[in-house]
Amino acid sequence: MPTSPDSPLTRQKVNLLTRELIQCGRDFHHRGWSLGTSSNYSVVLERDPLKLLMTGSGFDKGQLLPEQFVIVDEQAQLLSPGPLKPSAEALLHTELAKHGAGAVLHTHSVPATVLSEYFVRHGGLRITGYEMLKGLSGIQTHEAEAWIEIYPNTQDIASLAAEINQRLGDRSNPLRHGFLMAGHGLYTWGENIAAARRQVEVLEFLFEVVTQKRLLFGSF
Ligand SMILES: CSC[C@@H](O)[C@@H](O)C(=O)COP(=O)(O)O
Ligand SMILES: [Zn+2]
Repeated sequence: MPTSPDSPLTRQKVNLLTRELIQCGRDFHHRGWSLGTSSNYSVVLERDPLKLLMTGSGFDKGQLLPEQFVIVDEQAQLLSPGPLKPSAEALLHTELAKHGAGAVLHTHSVPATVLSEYFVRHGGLRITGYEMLKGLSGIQTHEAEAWIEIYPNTQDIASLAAEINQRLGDRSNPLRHGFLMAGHGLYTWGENIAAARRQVEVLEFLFEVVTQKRLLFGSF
């Protein structure tokens, strides 16, 4: 279990949050959303200064162990001792946490991969008319429209993090709900792990509905 020597964090808090993220990995693996080493998860441990508990890079998310987590600062620099590297996409987590997310979850489902590959040409995916939309934070009616932005999968995480920072700070039309990386997967977040899990479950449900609709009716 990683702990920072100068941190007032209690081992108990780290243990509890680690267990919750391990359970996310098991559940998401079971659902086919976090197969193999895909996905990464984080939760805010402290706000000031920012400290995140995060999955280390390259581990099987269906079988995470407590010693496969790291603690990073707001620049995604490692605070915990040991040889582990933070997730390759750690800067996306820190950017989202700086804008208020309490937990960030990234998944790699088949529908998210296929839809994001197709809809990246439109810059995003518009979803409306489904009751399940009300499961997303801040949505009260099925008639609401969720716009899930899609970014090319450039592998340049620092540039994407800067773009996400700009979109989250856009006062007139901020990024909401989550975003997709084309041919890659979903990033979403919530005030805590439970809230972020709900976002994953609702969005992954909606992605499946949209792909099934295409298969059955030949249209999105
Ligand atoms: C199948 S690995 C995919 C990775 O490149 C990445 O996208 C991912 O989700 C996991 O990377 P990680 O560095 O383990 O956090
Ligand atoms: Zn990924």
